[in-house]
Amino acid sequence: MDGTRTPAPTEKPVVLTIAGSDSGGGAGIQADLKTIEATGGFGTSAVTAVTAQNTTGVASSHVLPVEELAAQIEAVTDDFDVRAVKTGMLATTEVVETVTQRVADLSCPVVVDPVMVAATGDRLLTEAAESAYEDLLAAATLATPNADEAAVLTGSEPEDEAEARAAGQEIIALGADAALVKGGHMPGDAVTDVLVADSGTEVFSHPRIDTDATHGSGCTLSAAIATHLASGAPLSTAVERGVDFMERAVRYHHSVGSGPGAVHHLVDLRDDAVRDTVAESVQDAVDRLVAEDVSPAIPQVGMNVVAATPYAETTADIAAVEGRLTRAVSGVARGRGVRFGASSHVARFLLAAREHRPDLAAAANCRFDATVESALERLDWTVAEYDRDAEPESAESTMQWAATEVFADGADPVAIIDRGDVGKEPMMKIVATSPETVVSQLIEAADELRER
Ligand SMILES: Cc1ncc(COP(=O)(O)OP(=O)(O)O)c(N)n1
Ligand SMILES: Cc1nc(C(=O)O)sc1CCOP(=O)(O)O
Repeated sequence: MDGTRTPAPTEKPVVLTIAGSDSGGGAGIQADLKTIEATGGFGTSAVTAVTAQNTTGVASSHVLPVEELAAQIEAVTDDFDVRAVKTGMLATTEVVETVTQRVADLSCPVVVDPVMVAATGDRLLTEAAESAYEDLLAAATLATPNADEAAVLTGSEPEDEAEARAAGQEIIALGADAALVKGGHMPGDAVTDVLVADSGTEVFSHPRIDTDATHGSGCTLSAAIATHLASGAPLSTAVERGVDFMERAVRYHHSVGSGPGAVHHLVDLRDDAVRDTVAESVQDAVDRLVAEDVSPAIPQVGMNVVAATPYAETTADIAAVEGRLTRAVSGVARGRGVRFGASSHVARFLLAAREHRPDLAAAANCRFDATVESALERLDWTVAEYDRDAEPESAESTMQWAATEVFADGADPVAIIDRGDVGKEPMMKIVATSPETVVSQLIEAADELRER
């Protein structure tokens, strides 16, 4: 090898965003480009307006001459094989008309996010330009209005799912192929987005996330849908993936600025980027547990030690020991390697604990009996306990219910005791903010048990 190599060319579907610039980075062109890249596209842009904006509001806005906008669209469409377009802040009648003319010539999907007013209440579209949207809608593969925007387009504000369906039908009657009427501005514990198309209606529902940090969520959703359409996904799949992406971006928002924060467009990329490091941290933990011989702390069923990615949501995001650590004649047998998804019990316990203590990143299960209980007293650890008899029939899983029992009231235990049941070995679980801490505690417990 001479140290050089020929890089393999990568081909990503090109997506064009026609939108305004948000100096605050959470919405507009900035949100779109981050989202397009994060969802698998190559992002290009045509800037309609430059806003001086942050998390508290829009201080001023400068609309570019439409000739400059047209020149940007042409520069992109002349050179690139644009597979999808999305529109965002269009600011004035002239801009809406210019965009309408240009997208009418394109044969790719067009997602129209009819941006009118920012969440801070600042106008991003002149009132006079609202009626110009009718012609643009006629070129839209999908329009993505929120309830307020649907009210402007249809004349009445949808307040529930049935009214959202009716609003979607009206938007289709105006010429759009489909409408996704978003439920974020409608009341309720769940957010329900309604996709209306000629082929039928579909509902996408997810629990409302308790945060004001939704700045940029509309831009993010429409850019994600456009990118999935550019990749060839059918409309319903593109919407489903877009909604999932946006939900995670809101759930793990950035606390930036003095106003409500902004959505986290790169959450999945960041999570993926650290998977190897998380797996290695579990491997290091296994090496230490074997070297220090924690066999006195290993239960009959074996011990798992697990670590979560920063935005873990399922057991597939938790690295763990395949086959668990077990007791062997010579000490600790190290299982069959580290794999994401290799733990069920400890992983589910950690995931549920993180709903209350998001800083917890690692856990392990440990032997529990009278000897361990007296060792705990000497160790002076903060210990919690759950009682399996108190588990309601309606609980989905013991691990999830148990972690909620322990952590919901703000407790901060090192170890959690489960005294077991008929056919169920008593167990202790150790949780901490890192696998290193879990390992240190397991070693401490094993040493204490060995001394007796
Ligand atoms: C330049 C710019 N474009 C669009 C918006 C609106 O963003 P959106 O995600 O629709 O909603 P809010 O961020 O306003 O809640 C914007 N603010 N700036
Ligand atoms: C079988 C079992 N039950 C546990 C409990 O805490 O109730 S811990 C445990 C062993 C670890 O399981 P996994 O590899 O699925 O994480």
